[in-house]
Amino acid sequence: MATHDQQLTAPTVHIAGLTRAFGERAVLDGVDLDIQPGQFVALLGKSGSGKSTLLRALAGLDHDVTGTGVIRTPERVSVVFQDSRLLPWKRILPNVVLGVEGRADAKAKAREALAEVGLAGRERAWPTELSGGEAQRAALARSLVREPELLLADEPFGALDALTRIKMHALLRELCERHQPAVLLVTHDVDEAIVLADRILVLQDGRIGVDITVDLPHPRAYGDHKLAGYRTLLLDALGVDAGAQQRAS
Ligand SMILES: Nc1ncnc2c1ncn2[C@@H]1O[C@H](COP(=O)(O)OP(=O)(O)OP(=O)(O)O)[C@@H](O)[C@H]1O
Repeated sequence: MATHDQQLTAPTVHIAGLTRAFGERAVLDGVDLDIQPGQFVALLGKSGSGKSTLLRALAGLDHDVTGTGVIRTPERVSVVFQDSRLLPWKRILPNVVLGVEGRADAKAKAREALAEVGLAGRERAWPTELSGGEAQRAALARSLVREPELLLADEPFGALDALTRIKMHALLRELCERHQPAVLLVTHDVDEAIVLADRILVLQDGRIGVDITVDLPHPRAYGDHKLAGYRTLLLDALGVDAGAQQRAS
């Protein structure tokens, strides 16, 4: 039987020997990964390396793929995508209520969540009346209102302009520090990963090829020179020539 200590430190996510293939094409080829409670993990990898495939496996949304391996996830998991996936026929409040449907205090919780993401007063708006950034705020409210133990985010800021993205980074960090879910953030943006995550993984040849801890206090500023070493390491792992990038910018 597990001791109390072992139960306290049980990982939120446990993946062992995970494989996934589309037809003949192997995408994940033996992924092993534990994510601890409250840990903020970013997942990088070249385009097509299998980041979304891994996230969908954790979300249980991978019906069109074959594979083997062990996946253990907690009971309460929320997922956010690049588009908000708000239901266009519902106003914002009922969209957020969907995250806690059936609870007696669902409406009150949804109002609270909207206030937390800066959308107090917009409860009766239709999704089409929101900007891209506001819609993603509503999506975050819908996913966090149920107090997930695990938040899976697939390029949630990929469609936003640079300034809105930076504001959303600060909001996501603040929300995660308050609610403490474990997070797996799929991103192609190295700086986003370094600014937000406690730990960064790079998917290479179907496995976790790089697994580093980002040992810097929050909040982290994009221009901070302490980020440079991490950036060089990660760009190198992604096969990008950091020097050429700097010369071009
Ligand atoms: N439904 C599918 N049917 C067939 N092949 C698929 C399917 N979904 C993904 N793939 C293939 O699996 C590989 C991994 O895709 P995935 O979307 O996981 O990569 P990714 O790392 O998230 O890429 P990107 O950064 O471009 O979003 C790609 O070659 C892709 O074409």
